[in-house]
Amino acid sequence: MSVLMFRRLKFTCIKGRNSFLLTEDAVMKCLQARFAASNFYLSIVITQNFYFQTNVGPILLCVNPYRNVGNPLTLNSTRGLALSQQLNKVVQEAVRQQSETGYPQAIILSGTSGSGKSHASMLLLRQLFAVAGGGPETDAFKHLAAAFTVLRSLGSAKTATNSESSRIGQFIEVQVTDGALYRTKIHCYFLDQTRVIRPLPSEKNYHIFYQMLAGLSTDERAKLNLEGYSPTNLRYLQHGDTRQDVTEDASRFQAWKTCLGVLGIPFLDVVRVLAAVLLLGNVQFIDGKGIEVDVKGDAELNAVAGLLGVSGAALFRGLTTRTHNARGQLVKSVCDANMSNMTRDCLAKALYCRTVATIVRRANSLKRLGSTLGTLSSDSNESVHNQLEVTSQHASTVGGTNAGSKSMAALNNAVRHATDGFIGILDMFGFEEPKPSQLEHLCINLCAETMQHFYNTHIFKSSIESCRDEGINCEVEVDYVDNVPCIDLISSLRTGLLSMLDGECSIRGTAEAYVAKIKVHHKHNLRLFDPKPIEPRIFGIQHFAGRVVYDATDFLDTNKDVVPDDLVAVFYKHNCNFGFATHLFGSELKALYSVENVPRGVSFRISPTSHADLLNGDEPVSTLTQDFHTRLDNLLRTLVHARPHFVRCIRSNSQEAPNRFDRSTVVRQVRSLQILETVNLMAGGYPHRMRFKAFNARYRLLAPFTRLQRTEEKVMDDCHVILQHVVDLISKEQSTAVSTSWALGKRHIFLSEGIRQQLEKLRNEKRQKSATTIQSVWRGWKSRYRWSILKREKEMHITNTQTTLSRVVAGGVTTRPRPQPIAGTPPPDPNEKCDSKIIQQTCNLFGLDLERPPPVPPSRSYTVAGNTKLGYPQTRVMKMTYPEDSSGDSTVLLKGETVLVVGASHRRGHLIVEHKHCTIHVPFQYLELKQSVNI
Ligand SMILES: Nc1ncnc2c1ncn2[C@@H]1O[C@H](COP(=O)(O)OP(=O)(O)OP(=O)(O)O)[C@@H](O)[C@H]1O
Repeated sequence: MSVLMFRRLKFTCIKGRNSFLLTEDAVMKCLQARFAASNFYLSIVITQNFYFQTNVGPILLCVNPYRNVGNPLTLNSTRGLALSQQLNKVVQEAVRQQSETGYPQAIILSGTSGSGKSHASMLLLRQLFAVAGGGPETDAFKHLAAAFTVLRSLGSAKTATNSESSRIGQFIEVQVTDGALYRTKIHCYFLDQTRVIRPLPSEKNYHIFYQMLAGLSTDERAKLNLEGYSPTNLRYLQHGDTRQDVTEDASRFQAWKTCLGVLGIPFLDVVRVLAAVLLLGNVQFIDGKGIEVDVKGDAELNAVAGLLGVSGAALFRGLTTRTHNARGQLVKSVCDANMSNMTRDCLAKALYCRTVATIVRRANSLKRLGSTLGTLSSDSNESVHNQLEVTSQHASTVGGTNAGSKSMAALNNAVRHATDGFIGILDMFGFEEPKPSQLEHLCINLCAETMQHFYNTHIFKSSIESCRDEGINCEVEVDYVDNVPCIDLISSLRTGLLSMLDGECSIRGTAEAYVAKIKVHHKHNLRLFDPKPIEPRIFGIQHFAGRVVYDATDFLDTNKDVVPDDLVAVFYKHNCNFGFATHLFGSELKALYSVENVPRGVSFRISPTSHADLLNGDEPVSTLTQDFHTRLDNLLRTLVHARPHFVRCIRSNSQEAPNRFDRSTVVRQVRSLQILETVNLMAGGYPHRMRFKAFNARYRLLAPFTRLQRTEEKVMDDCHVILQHVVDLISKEQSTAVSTSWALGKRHIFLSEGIRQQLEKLRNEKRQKSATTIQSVWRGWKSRYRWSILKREKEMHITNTQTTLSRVVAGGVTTRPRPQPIAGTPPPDPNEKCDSKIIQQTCNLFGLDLERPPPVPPSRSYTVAGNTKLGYPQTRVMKMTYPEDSSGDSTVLLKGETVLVVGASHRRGHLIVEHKHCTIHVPFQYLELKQSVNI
């Protein structure tokens, strides 16, 4: 019986007041209704009648309507698409939490292959750039978009369930500091190399490969010696593309070429390697009459050699001979056709994986945002966590002394802290069940299981366990399926399927022996089953999302993932004139040539993930599955330190048909994603918990100020007061059937999703209201203040006018106040020297003579009183005696004397007075107009 055979959950909830029967059917009806209404992004909100509005608290459901099938899914290709409000909300929330708490955030997309994870992740990333990264016109966005275009082209393939399935898992780490994007980094998980280079007849695979030769200019073709080849000749690419596909591919190819340029990666280098990979597919070794194997596709082999910058003979030798170390004696042997063909495939895989890894490293090493820190490392294959461990290991060996390593550790901690504030978007492999499944699919499904376990732990397990630990009695028991047994079966330390596979590889065993051993060892494990008819290399696993049958025929070779040193040595710089090819095997060549005797029967990993994969004796330290497992572990450690935001993706049908809601396909995913259980937990359990202090800090604004004690000791009482007040408020406003329950534990306060949503809603309302009040008070005050000034100015103006008028009427003259100097204008700097040349030029321009000062402007022939011009002569009265300190012989004008003003004096502020046949220059303020004005 399927573990996932579903039950109709009887759902009794909410403080015993109501009881509901929430069935899978209700969930399905809701999803279908919303799908029909084109609501593909759904956030489960628990509502009164329990027709949930698909908003599982902090969890978002996305249903893929397949309206965009075959989209290359790059940041640029999603540019024209409207962003859904719900996805936007996820990003806003992550950015908000990150900037408020500084805590890393992880948006985790999960769902089966084809459910739309990559599509949603591109939309999320675009939105993240819009919110915190300055939008799509920034350099950072353009670089990231270019990296995605290049990587998607190289790392997506048509599978049974998705015509553009991602074969590279991605964790996109966006460093955000103070709400602004700081730098981005892509961590890639590249697994399915076998699929990438295998011929897949009639599948639209690797359009880049297909178009590569067609897209080259005549010059480029000639340079690469490829004139004789057409894409249709290539065995790896024999598939039934339509004309439209080809046209579309051509434009994609051009975009790809441009993007390589944006990343600063030499296009021809990459094309040479990829063309070599393609042509290798047309090389076949067959057993001949002599000792050596024969080649079918001699010309292709030579073309590959030419592309890789090595001689045809050297490449042939590298592919068809092996060196063995027999107790210290080096022995050379000739491979048979089978082994030569395997080595050929190893070379194709190695070239392909290493090129992709180089591109990722290059994309990550760009200092996009003018960072002063630069990038921590360019190794794309390390997880965030591992990265820092690597740094610290390095630091401790370099530091030497204890103190030194301590200070380096402190530095590492500081760096770690500085890089802590990331927002990650995780788009890993979705569950797959191709027939038959290979080792890569076992890894992919282990990854899907691990993500499911992370979700289970975070949503169900931690909530249930913390309730138990703190003595909280929860009325709703959520019955979720724990997938730990399946993860244990695959990856437990000694007896897991992967460990046993490593064991089998180390003793150079066989697939049959391996399958027999696992069947014996896990005889009683219900997760491991024997598919009918029973075959010696076939076994089956009951995964959380379905049963998968695995064929172990290639398990051992795939797991070893090795390439012989005979082949690697071909690319040594003395034998190879193509630097990029030498660079691809750089660390291996360095290790190989550090000792004499090359080749000497050692092997290297085809797709190394770190430099630790170098030699240990004559074999690589790790295997493909060990590596994958370690990296998955590191990824989990990174995620555990982050605040997760879950986006659960569902495909609407399995034929990629637009707008078709296939109930059976959807229901299977609803079960495996445990959506019903999640809704139940959100509705009736306590899925959220907060420390008392944190709760108080966030929500105390909701309770009346005077009722709170605000002390450390009374923090629990305050929580109680706040919640009681909120519950009273809610019940007054509406009679709700939704659970608004909460409970006080020992260290935490436990909240149902209902009360959390209410608390958040009220908090938002309150803050909104407070903001409005603050704004209105401020605006009111400002207006009143301005009004009082305006009023005073108006009154002054009226008074001034009245005074002037009354003075004019009374025959007096008002003086205008002198204009005040403009505040803040600095006085001229006495030391400031003018450039004499500029002065001369300016004088010439205006026709001025520097030697002769300009004439004094003619004095005005009138004075102004009020608005009236008064011409000369004027009869004025002396206000004061002038000059006040007369020496006796000069003419003195006495106060009250009437005098005749004949004009303005050339002396500033003086008038010319004629009195008793004398002309006297009298300051303006000593004179007052007489009532009878001369005009
Ligand atoms: N919301 C959507 N609207 C329109 N089309 C979509 C949507 N989501 C996904 N698609 C389309 O559905 C197809 C599958 O989506 P996608 O490749 O994102 O799935 P996936 O879950 O990432 O699959 P895999 O795990 O195999 O990589 C793509 O062609 C994509 O363009």
